[in-house]
Amino acid sequence: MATELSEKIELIRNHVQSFPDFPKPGVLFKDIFSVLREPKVFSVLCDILCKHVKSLPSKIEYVTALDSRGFLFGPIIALDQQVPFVPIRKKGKLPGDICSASYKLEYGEDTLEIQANSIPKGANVLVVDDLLATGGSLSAACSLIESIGAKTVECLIVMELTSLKGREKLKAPVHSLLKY
Ligand SMILES: O=P(O)(O)OC[C@H]1O[C@H](OP(=O)(O)OP(=O)(O)O)[C@H](O)[C@@H]1O
Ligand SMILES: Nc1ncnc2[nH]cnc12
Repeated sequence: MATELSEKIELIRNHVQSFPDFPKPGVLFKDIFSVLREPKVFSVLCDILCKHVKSLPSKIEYVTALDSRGFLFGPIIALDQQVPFVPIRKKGKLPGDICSASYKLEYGEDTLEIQANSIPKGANVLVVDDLLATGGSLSAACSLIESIGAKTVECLIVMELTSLKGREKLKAPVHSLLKY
Protein backbone atom coordinates (compact mmCIF):
# COMPACT_ATOMS: atom_id res chain seq x y z
CA MET A 1 0.00 0.00 0.00
CA ALA A 2 2.83 2.41 1.00
CA THR A 3 4.69 1.47 -2.18
CA GLU A 4 1.59 2.12 -4.19
CA LEU A 5 1.28 5.62 -2.69
CA SER A 6 4.93 6.42 -3.37
CA GLU A 7 4.53 5.19 -6.96
CA LYS A 8 1.54 7.49 -7.43
CA ILE A 9 3.49 10.39 -5.98
CA GLU A 10 6.36 9.69 -8.39
CA LEU A 11 3.85 9.59 -11.28
CA ILE A 12 2.69 13.07 -10.29
CA ARG A 13 6.28 14.29 -9.85
CA ASN A 14 7.10 13.08 -13.37
CA HIS A 15 4.32 15.27 -14.74
CA VAL A 16 5.38 18.53 -13.06
CA GLN A 17 7.30 20.63 -15.57
CA SER A 18 10.11 22.91 -14.36
CA PHE A 19 10.94 26.23 -16.00
CA PRO A 20 14.27 27.85 -15.09
CA ASP A 21 14.38 31.64 -14.69
CA PHE A 22 10.57 32.17 -14.70
CA PRO A 23 9.13 34.66 -13.90
CA LYS A 24 12.49 36.12 -12.84
CA PRO A 25 16.16 35.02 -13.18
CA GLY A 26 17.08 32.53 -10.47
CA VAL A 27 13.54 31.15 -9.93
CA LEU A 28 12.92 27.52 -10.96
CA PHE A 29 9.19 27.62 -11.65
CA LYS A 30 7.25 24.40 -10.87
CA ASP A 31 4.24 24.27 -13.18
CA ILE A 32 1.28 22.33 -11.73
CA PHE A 33 -0.76 22.86 -14.91
CA SER A 34 1.26 20.18 -16.70
CA VAL A 35 -0.30 17.69 -14.23
CA LEU A 36 -3.82 18.96 -15.03
CA ARG A 37 -3.22 18.34 -18.72
CA GLU A 38 -3.20 14.59 -17.94
CA PRO A 39 -6.68 13.72 -16.56
CA LYS A 40 -5.56 10.36 -15.11
CA VAL A 41 -2.66 11.96 -13.24
CA PHE A 42 -4.82 14.88 -12.06
CA SER A 43 -7.35 12.34 -10.79
CA VAL A 44 -4.62 10.39 -8.91
CA LEU A 45 -3.46 13.65 -7.31
CA CYS A 46 -6.99 14.66 -6.21
CA ASP A 47 -7.58 11.17 -4.84
CA ILE A 48 -4.39 11.30 -2.73
CA LEU A 49 -5.30 14.77 -1.38
CA CYS A 50 -8.86 13.72 -0.48
CA LYS A 51 -7.73 10.47 1.16
CA HIS A 52 -5.14 12.37 3.21
CA VAL A 53 -7.81 14.80 4.48
CA LYS A 54 -10.08 11.88 5.41
CA SER A 55 -7.21 10.40 7.46
CA LEU A 56 -6.70 13.54 9.59
CA PRO A 57 -7.49 13.06 13.30
CA SER A 58 -9.44 16.38 13.49
CA LYS A 59 -12.66 16.82 11.55
CA ILE A 60 -12.20 19.52 8.90
CA GLU A 61 -15.17 21.92 9.00
CA TYR A 62 -14.06 24.45 6.35
CA VAL A 63 -11.66 24.27 3.41
CA THR A 64 -9.87 27.42 2.25
CA ALA A 65 -7.40 27.79 -0.61
CA LEU A 66 -5.13 30.51 -1.94
CA ASP A 67 -5.77 32.55 -5.06
CA SER A 68 -5.25 31.30 -7.68
CA ARG A 69 -3.60 27.89 -7.98
CA GLY A 70 -4.94 26.72 -4.63
CA PHE A 71 -8.40 26.99 -6.23
CA LEU A 72 -7.51 24.02 -8.46
CA PHE A 73 -7.64 21.69 -5.44
CA GLY A 74 -9.47 23.36 -2.53
CA PRO A 75 -13.01 23.10 -3.94
CA ILE A 76 -12.46 19.44 -4.94
CA ILE A 77 -11.40 18.58 -1.37
CA ALA A 78 -14.30 20.58 0.11
CA LEU A 79 -16.81 18.78 -2.11
CA ASP A 80 -15.34 15.40 -1.20
CA GLN A 81 -15.58 16.29 2.51
CA GLN A 82 -19.02 17.88 2.00
CA VAL A 83 -17.91 21.04 3.83
CA PRO A 84 -17.94 24.70 2.71
CA PHE A 85 -15.16 26.10 0.51
CA VAL A 86 -13.99 29.65 1.32
CA PRO A 87 -11.54 31.47 -0.99
CA ILE A 88 -8.55 33.51 0.18
CA ARG A 89 -8.05 36.02 -2.62
CA LYS A 90 -5.54 38.60 -3.74
CA LYS A 91 -6.34 42.20 -2.78
CA GLY A 92 -9.46 43.90 -4.14
CA LYS A 93 -11.27 40.82 -5.49
CA LEU A 94 -13.72 40.03 -2.66
CA PRO A 95 -16.86 42.09 -1.89
CA GLY A 96 -18.26 42.95 1.55
CA ASP A 97 -16.40 43.15 4.87
CA ILE A 98 -12.90 41.75 4.48
CA CYS A 99 -9.77 41.03 6.56
CA SER A 100 -6.36 41.64 4.88
CA ALA A 101 -2.77 40.47 5.40
CA SER A 102 0.30 41.50 3.36
CA TYR A 103 3.23 39.20 2.60
CA LYS A 104 6.40 38.79 0.50
CA LEU A 105 6.64 36.29 -2.36
CA GLU A 106 9.72 34.50 -3.73
CA TYR A 107 9.36 37.04 -6.56
CA GLY A 108 7.31 39.99 -5.32
CA GLU A 109 4.83 41.28 -2.74
CA ASP A 110 1.09 40.97 -2.37
CA THR A 111 -1.93 41.18 -0.03
CA LEU A 112 -4.40 38.39 0.70
CA GLU A 113 -7.99 38.86 1.82
CA ILE A 114 -10.84 36.77 3.24
CA GLN A 115 -14.49 37.70 3.75
CA ALA A 116 -14.85 38.58 7.42
CA ASN A 117 -17.97 36.51 8.12
CA SER A 118 -17.14 33.52 5.90
CA ILE A 119 -15.93 31.16 8.66
CA PRO A 120 -17.35 31.00 12.22
CA LYS A 121 -15.10 31.50 15.24
CA GLY A 122 -13.57 28.26 16.51
CA ALA A 123 -14.02 26.35 13.22
CA ASN A 124 -11.40 23.78 12.15
CA VAL A 125 -9.96 24.94 8.83
CA LEU A 126 -7.82 23.22 6.18
CA VAL A 127 -5.67 25.58 4.06
CA VAL A 128 -4.79 24.32 0.58
CA ASP A 129 -2.26 25.54 -1.98
CA ASP A 130 -0.28 24.15 -4.90
CA LEU A 131 3.16 25.22 -3.70
CA LEU A 132 5.08 26.27 -0.60
CA ALA A 133 8.11 28.45 -1.38
CA THR A 134 9.11 31.14 1.16
CA GLY A 135 5.92 30.52 3.15
CA GLY A 136 4.89 34.18 2.91
CA SER A 137 1.53 33.44 1.27
CA LEU A 138 0.56 30.59 3.58
CA SER A 139 1.68 32.43 6.68
CA ALA A 140 -0.50 35.43 5.62
CA ALA A 141 -3.40 33.01 4.97
CA CYS A 142 -3.00 31.44 8.43
CA SER A 143 -2.90 34.92 10.03
CA LEU A 144 -6.19 35.73 8.30
CA ILE A 145 -7.79 32.57 9.66
CA GLU A 146 -6.49 33.34 13.13
CA SER A 147 -7.72 36.95 12.87
CA ILE A 148 -11.29 35.77 12.26
CA GLY A 149 -11.07 33.46 15.28
CA ALA A 150 -10.85 30.13 13.42
CA LYS A 151 -8.14 27.43 13.68
CA THR A 152 -5.81 26.16 10.94
CA VAL A 153 -5.73 22.40 11.45
CA GLU A 154 -3.28 21.81 8.58
CA CYS A 155 -1.72 23.47 5.54
CA LEU A 156 -1.97 20.96 2.68
CA ILE A 157 0.42 21.58 -0.21
CA VAL A 158 1.12 19.69 -3.41
CA MET A 159 4.75 20.90 -3.88
CA GLU A 160 7.24 22.15 -1.29
CA LEU A 161 10.52 23.89 -2.15
CA THR A 162 12.32 22.70 0.99
CA SER A 163 15.47 24.81 0.53
CA LEU A 164 13.41 27.98 1.05
CA LYS A 165 12.35 26.73 4.53
CA GLY A 166 8.81 28.13 4.18
CA ARG A 167 7.56 25.49 6.62
CA GLU A 168 9.50 27.22 9.42
CA LYS A 169 7.31 30.34 9.03
CA LEU A 170 4.15 28.35 9.77
CA LYS A 171 2.75 27.53 13.19
CA ALA A 172 0.21 25.02 11.83
CA PRO A 173 1.22 21.49 10.73
CA VAL A 174 2.24 21.31 7.06
CA HIS A 175 1.73 18.30 4.79
CA SER A 176 3.25 18.30 1.30
CA LEU A 177 3.19 15.54 -1.31
CA LEU A 178 6.19 16.46 -3.46
CA LYS A 179 9.38 17.79 -1.90
CA TYR A 180 12.02 19.50 -4.04
O1 LIG B 1 5.51 30.42 -0.31
P1 LIG B 1 5.50 31.67 -1.13
O2 LIG B 1 6.85 32.27 -1.35
O3 LIG B 1 4.51 32.68 -0.59
O4 LIG B 1 5.01 31.29 -2.60
C1 LIG B 1 3.98 30.37 -2.87
C2 LIG B 1 2.83 31.00 -3.58
O5 LIG B 1 3.24 31.56 -4.84
C3 LIG B 1 2.39 31.08 -5.87
O6 LIG B 1 1.29 31.90 -6.06
P2 LIG B 1 1.34 33.31 -6.78
O7 LIG B 1 1.30 34.38 -5.73
O8 LIG B 1 2.46 33.33 -7.76
O9 LIG B 1 -0.08 33.40 -7.47
P3 LIG B 1 -0.87 32.49 -8.54
O10 LIG B 1 -1.26 31.21 -7.84
O11 LIG B 1 -2.04 33.32 -8.87
O12 LIG B 1 0.05 32.23 -9.71
C4 LIG B 1 1.95 29.73 -5.37
O13 LIG B 1 0.76 29.31 -6.02
C5 LIG B 1 1.77 29.96 -3.89
O14 LIG B 1 0.49 30.49 -3.59
N1 LIG C 1 9.29 28.30 -7.81
C1 LIG C 1 7.97 28.46 -7.92
N2 LIG C 1 7.27 27.74 -8.83
C2 LIG C 1 5.93 27.90 -8.95
N3 LIG C 1 5.23 28.75 -8.21
C3 LIG C 1 5.89 29.50 -7.31
N4 LIG C 1 5.46 30.39 -6.39
C4 LIG C 1 6.53 30.83 -5.71
N5 LIG C 1 7.64 30.23 -6.12
C5 LIG C 1 7.27 29.38 -7.12
